[in-house]
Amino acid sequence: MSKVDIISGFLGAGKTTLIKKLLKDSSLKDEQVVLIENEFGEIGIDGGFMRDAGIQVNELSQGCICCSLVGDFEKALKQVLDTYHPDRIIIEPSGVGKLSDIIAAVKAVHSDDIELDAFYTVVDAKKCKMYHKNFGEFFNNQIANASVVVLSRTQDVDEDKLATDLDIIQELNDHAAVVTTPWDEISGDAILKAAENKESLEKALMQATEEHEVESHHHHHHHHDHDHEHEEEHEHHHDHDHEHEEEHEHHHHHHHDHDHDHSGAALEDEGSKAYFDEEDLHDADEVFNSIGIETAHAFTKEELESKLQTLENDESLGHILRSKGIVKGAEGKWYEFDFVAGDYEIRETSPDVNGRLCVIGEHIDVHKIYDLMKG
Ligand SMILES: Nc1nc2c(ncn2[C@@H]2O[C@H](COP(=O)(O)OP(=O)(O)OP(=O)(O)O)[C@@H](O)[C@H]2O)c(=O)[nH]1
Repeated sequence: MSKVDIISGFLGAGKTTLIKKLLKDSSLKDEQVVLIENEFGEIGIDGGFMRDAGIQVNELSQGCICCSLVGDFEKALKQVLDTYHPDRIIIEPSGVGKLSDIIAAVKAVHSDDIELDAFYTVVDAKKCKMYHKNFGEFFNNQIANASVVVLSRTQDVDEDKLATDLDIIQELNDHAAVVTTPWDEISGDAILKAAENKESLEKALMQATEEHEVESHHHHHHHHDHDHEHEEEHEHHHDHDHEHEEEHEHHHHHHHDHDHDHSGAALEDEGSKAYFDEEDLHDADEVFNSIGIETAHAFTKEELESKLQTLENDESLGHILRSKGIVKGAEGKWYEFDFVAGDYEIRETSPDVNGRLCVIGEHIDVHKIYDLMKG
């Protein structure tokens, strides 16, 4: 019997960081764990990091496990069960997957070999209010269907902001346990314990089933109306006003039915290559799109920093929500970087087989982003 946990959360919320913490710093370190990962970007970035930690990683890309990849997902889950008989399977959906649909996809596998254990949703304490306003249903669905909500970066917010976050969470979900302690201050076991509440799991299961049924009826049209306001949340780099006020009604939906071959369009230059989904770009109603870039360029740290600042400040590139990658640095170094809606971090790392990165956002200009990021 394998336990199955789902660890969801919006783009850059801290899903991978939480999984790493649990694998290192809780009883999970003594279990055989397999990770099934579904990244929204075209190029898998996290898989490599996780494999370094000795974990079996099964990456599903080029689609979304809550719709076009449902069949692949079922196959992947069965294959993982047959091949490894692991103690635990952790599913990390893409940041824009709907948790209720992922839960339904796991339930649809109908295997006696699995036991649903917990549905985590990681919520960035700094961005909770802004994402709740801007991305309505994508964000809310993850919270509403969780059996446990784990707030990340709570060390970076004051009490008032934390209280506002808790109000938002509790209004969407009154049964989930909520973890608010900064992760450096608690053990992974304390987080597992908070997730152990079977009653909240049952309520979450019921909720997800209801939502999924309603959703299926509407055939995956994820519309939501809201005014699109961006709070200024970042402490550094700039003070340009990033407010997107929109007079007209804003209809969004994540293009969730991509059954086509996702290899999409490609751009190519000497030493670099880009992948993106051409169809996404033609759909004006699209919310999120992404580009994956492979590049052999050696970046200096300053150069990388300046490019990440441009990603944030140059509005003609679109609204960038997430970027991450691993690239060659000057002088034989390698850098790994993370960009989450304006906050970025660059770390030195060990060499990899190639330099690659992805950029995800709303209505992004992939050609301009390619020119900027390829080096
Ligand atoms: N200080 C701090 N940093 C965090 C915390 N959670 C996440 N981060 C940082 O935020 C960045 C993104 O974290 P990830 O764990 O990669 O987020 P993710 O949800 O897996 O991202 P995607 O899968 O790309 O959507 C990384 O730089 C992390 O180090 C936290 O609680 N505290």
